[in-house]
Amino acid sequence: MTSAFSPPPPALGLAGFSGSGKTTLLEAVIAYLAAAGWRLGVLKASHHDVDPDRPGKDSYRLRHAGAAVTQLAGPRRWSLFVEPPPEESPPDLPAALARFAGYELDLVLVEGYREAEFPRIEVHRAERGGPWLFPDHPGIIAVACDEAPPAGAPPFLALSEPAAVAQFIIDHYPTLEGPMTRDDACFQPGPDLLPVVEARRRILAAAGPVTGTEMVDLRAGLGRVLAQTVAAAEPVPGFDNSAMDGYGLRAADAGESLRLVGHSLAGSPYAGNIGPGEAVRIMTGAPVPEGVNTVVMQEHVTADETTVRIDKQPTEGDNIRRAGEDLTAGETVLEPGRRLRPADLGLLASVGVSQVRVHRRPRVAFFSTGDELRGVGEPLEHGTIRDSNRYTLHALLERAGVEVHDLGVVRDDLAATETALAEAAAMADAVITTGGASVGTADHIHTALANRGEVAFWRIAMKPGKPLAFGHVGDALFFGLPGNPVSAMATFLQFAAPALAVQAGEPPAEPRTLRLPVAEAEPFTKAAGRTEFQRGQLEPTADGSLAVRPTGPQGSHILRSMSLADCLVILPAESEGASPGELVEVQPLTTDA
Ligand SMILES: Nc1nc2c(c(=O)[nH]1)N[C@H]1C(S)=C(S)[C@@H](COP(=O)(O)OP(=O)(O)OC[C@H]3O[C@@H](n4cnc5c(N)ncnc54)[C@H](O)[C@@H]3O)O[C@H]1N2
Ligand code: MOO
Repeated sequence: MTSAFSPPPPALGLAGFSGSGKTTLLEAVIAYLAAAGWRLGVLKASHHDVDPDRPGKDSYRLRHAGAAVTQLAGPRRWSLFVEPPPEESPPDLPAALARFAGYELDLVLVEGYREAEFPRIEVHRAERGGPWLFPDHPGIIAVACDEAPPAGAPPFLALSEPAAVAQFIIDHYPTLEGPMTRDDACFQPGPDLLPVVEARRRILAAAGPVTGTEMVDLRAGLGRVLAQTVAAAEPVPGFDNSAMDGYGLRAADAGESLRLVGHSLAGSPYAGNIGPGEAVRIMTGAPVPEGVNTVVMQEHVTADETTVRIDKQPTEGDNIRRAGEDLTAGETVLEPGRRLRPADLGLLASVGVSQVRVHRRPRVAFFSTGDELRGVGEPLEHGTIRDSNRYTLHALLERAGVEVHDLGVVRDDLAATETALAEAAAMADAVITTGGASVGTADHIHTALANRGEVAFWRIAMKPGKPLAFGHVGDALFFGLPGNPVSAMATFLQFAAPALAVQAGEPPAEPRTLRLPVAEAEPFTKAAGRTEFQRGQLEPTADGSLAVRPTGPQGSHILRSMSLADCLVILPAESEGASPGELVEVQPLTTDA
């Protein structure tokens, strides 16, 4: 896959004084470019004696014992620590870039190397001050700043709009291709069918976080997106403590009969020092007294009121949970952009944080369109149907953690549609409709959108969910989802949900997928053409792993098979189905913790 002989990728730098927000900008830009499918490298120059490894880790010990090159090889990630001879001078930019050769990167983003001549974006923050760099640095191709740059500056980008900076980079390297072209290389969808990844790239590039944050109590934090960095004020655990109910002693004394000198309980520590030949009764979570270097669980001990005999030789450090083993004081616990989960709330509590600053929830207004729609309690005349989308969308939005505004059903009427759109856009950060996204629909949906916003009608190379309208109505993002119930859900999950996550403050991301085999005797059938999102069900296999099978008929009007599904199975455009045992891409539908 990689070849050391391929040339190093192009480099683009960020130049600016410390405190100008380079890293924050870079972080967001990387997320946008990665979501657009770019494979990126990052080069960060440091004048410090960098060591990302931590004392106590095996790799750290082995390197410090004298290894010149240490590879840490994990299943998902690997790293190489190289200790050049002390006399070797630090690499210049070309030498540092050469190390990226062979990783098939599209671009390396560089922080540092101020003296080198290469294309850079200047980052300037008014509050930070300092001179503008572009007059003296010919390589600067744009300035990202929060004040108007002086005359003669290269193109101006808003510092607060990383999506625009990412788009500038994309436009600046027209010959680089994202994965859209790579993944779908064998499938040319035609001039008017947009691949799913490209549609999502455009949507994510248009979405940005909503403004406004609030402090919430921990209990109200579930599903909210953190707007601050939380660092541990204190180490966790705060003291060395026992992992077992048993006896604390010195490991070297284990052969003798030991004198029991006291108790250390959780919440009621033993105050004294344990000397040679002594032992202390200790419970799980209790502080380890001075002098104790091992804890033996009580099952391996013969004891009475006064003496203790150890049945099996212990090792120093056994059953002792060290102070700071979970978190050291000052360590970052959670970063901005994190959607809080149950374990996060416990983690925050463990470091004594009772309130956190989170992003305001995005407000999302939605309505269904169509004269044929009736509410669940209404009588059905011939030709009318129940408005099921109203319920699936409401639930999807609740799951997405947004503030939901249900505007009901809007009849096929131009004035009503325009009024509903204007009302929705005035109250919301995003507006979602279902129905009227396709070609044969009543014209006034198109007319209303054209009158009230900037909306493009796309045809996506996916099934279900071919027609999709996307754009802006006022300041709100607009998603016009197809009316068919499963198509509405599928397009919500592929396009609206990732954009709402960005509005909520999360970094842009592709939906998570995994690869699983197709279950015995349960093939997926499909014709070559569009990428299909088929409804699947996970099932345990004989060997204890998981396989996936279809849930039944796949028509875009058949909600029952969606209700049975716990995942979507993504079959690529060119695929003609998948046989039992074949690995397929699976997008899980629910997460519990
Ligand atoms: N000539 C063509 N016809 C259609 C095409 C096409 O490319 N050329 N695309 C088909 C595809 S694919 C889809 S998906 C649908 C999308 O249609 P619209 O988004 O315009 O939606 P409607 O026509 O209003 O409704 C479609 C279908 O869904 C039912 N529906 C609508 N709203 C709801 C709701 N709230 N709850 C439950 N069901 C709803 C509606 O009754 C229709 O049966 O277009 C195809 N046609
Ligand atoms: O793509 Mo439509 O969404 O097949 O039903």
